[in-house]
Amino acid sequence: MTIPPAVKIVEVGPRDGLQNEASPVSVQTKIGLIDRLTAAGLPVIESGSFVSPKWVPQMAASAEVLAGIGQKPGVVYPVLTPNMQGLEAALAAGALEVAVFGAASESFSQKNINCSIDESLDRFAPVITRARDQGVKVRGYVSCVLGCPYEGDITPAAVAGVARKLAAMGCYEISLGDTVGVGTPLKAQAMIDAVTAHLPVTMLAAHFHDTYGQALANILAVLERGVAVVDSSVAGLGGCPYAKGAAGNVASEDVVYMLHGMGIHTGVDLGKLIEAGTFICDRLGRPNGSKVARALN
Ligand SMILES: CC(C)(COP(=O)([O-])OP(=O)([O-])OC[C@H]1O[C@@H](n2cnc3c(N)ncnc32)[C@H](O)[C@@H]1OP(=O)([O-])[O-])[C@@H](O)C(=O)NCCC(=O)NCCSC(=O)C[C@@](C)(O)CC(=O)[O-]
Repeated sequence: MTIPPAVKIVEVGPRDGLQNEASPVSVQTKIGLIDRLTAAGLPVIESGSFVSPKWVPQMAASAEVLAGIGQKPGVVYPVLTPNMQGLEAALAAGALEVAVFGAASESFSQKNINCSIDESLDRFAPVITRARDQGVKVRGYVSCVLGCPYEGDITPAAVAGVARKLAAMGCYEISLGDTVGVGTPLKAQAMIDAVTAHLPVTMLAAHFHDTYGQALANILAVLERGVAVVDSSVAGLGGCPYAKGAAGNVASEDVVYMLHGMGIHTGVDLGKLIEAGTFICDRLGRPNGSKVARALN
C-alpha cells in the first residue's frame, strides 16, 4: 500500500481538546477558536458535544457555540451525540454531521457512557437512522483500540467487531481512537489490518493521543496502511475525562508539519493554524503542546 497523496485532517480540539478543561471556557473563546481554525483551512472541525452536562460540564453550551461560529461553505462542523436526546438537541441546533461514540472495551464503555458495548450499539441504532433520515451524516468512534485504562490490552478482533457493526448501522466513517495513547506503530498496523479485513481503508480515520509520545510514529504507520483521515487537536489540547492520565490528542500543527514535509496535501495553512493554537493557549493560560508551534513561534 502506498502512502496517500492527500490527508483529511479532522480537527477535534474544540471538542476533545476542551471537554477535559477544569475551568470553564467561555462560548466566545470557543467561537474564536473555531473561527480561527476555519480560517486556517481545516476541512472538518468537531465543534461540540450534546452529552449530559452532569457528565461533561465543559460541553454544556454546544448549541450556543454552533449558533455563533461563522460556518464556511464546504467545511463540516460535527458534534457528538451519544443518544436520541443528544441527537434531537443537535438537530435543533442545526448540526449537519454528528458522531456516535462506542468502545472496544466493556469497562471503558461503562465508565464513559454508562452502558455495555451491546447496549451502546442498540442505543446508537435509532440515532443513526434518524440522523440519516434528516440528511445528517454520522461518524462512528471506537475508543480504546490499542489499550484500555481499566482493562489493559484490547484485541484487534474486538476493535474490528465494533467498527464493523457501526459501519453496518450506517456510519460513513469510523474513527479508531487510541484513547490513552499507549499504542506503538506495529500494534497500530495490526489493528488496522484487523479492521480492513472487514471494511475498506477509505472508511477509516486514525485518532491518536500522545501520552507516550508515539502518536506521530503511529500516524506514519497507519498512513503506510492507506489511512487518509487523521484526527488531531490544535496545540495538542485535550484528554478524555473518563481516561485518567490520558494526554491530549496529537497536535494538529505537528501532524500538518509532518505531512507537508512528506509532500502530502492537507489544504491547511500551518501559519494560521499556529495562530489558532496561540490564541487558545493564551486564553487557557497554558504552554503550547505542539513542538512545531513552539519551534516556529
Ligand atoms: C450517555 C450518557 C448521557 C448516559 O448517562 P445516563 O446517566 O446513563 O443517562 P440517562 O439517559 O439515564 O439520563 C440521566 C440524565 O442525563 C440527562 N441526559 C441524558 N442524555 C443527555 C444528553 N444527550 N444531553 C443532555 N442531557 C442528557 C437526562 O436528561 C437525565 O437528566 P436528569 O433527569 O437526571 O436531570 C452519559 O454517560 C454521558 O453524557 N456521557 C458522555 C461522556 C463523554 O462525553 N465522554 C467524552 C467523549 S468520548 C471521548 O472523548 C473519546 C473520543 C470520542 O474522543 C475517542 C477517543 O479518544 O477514544
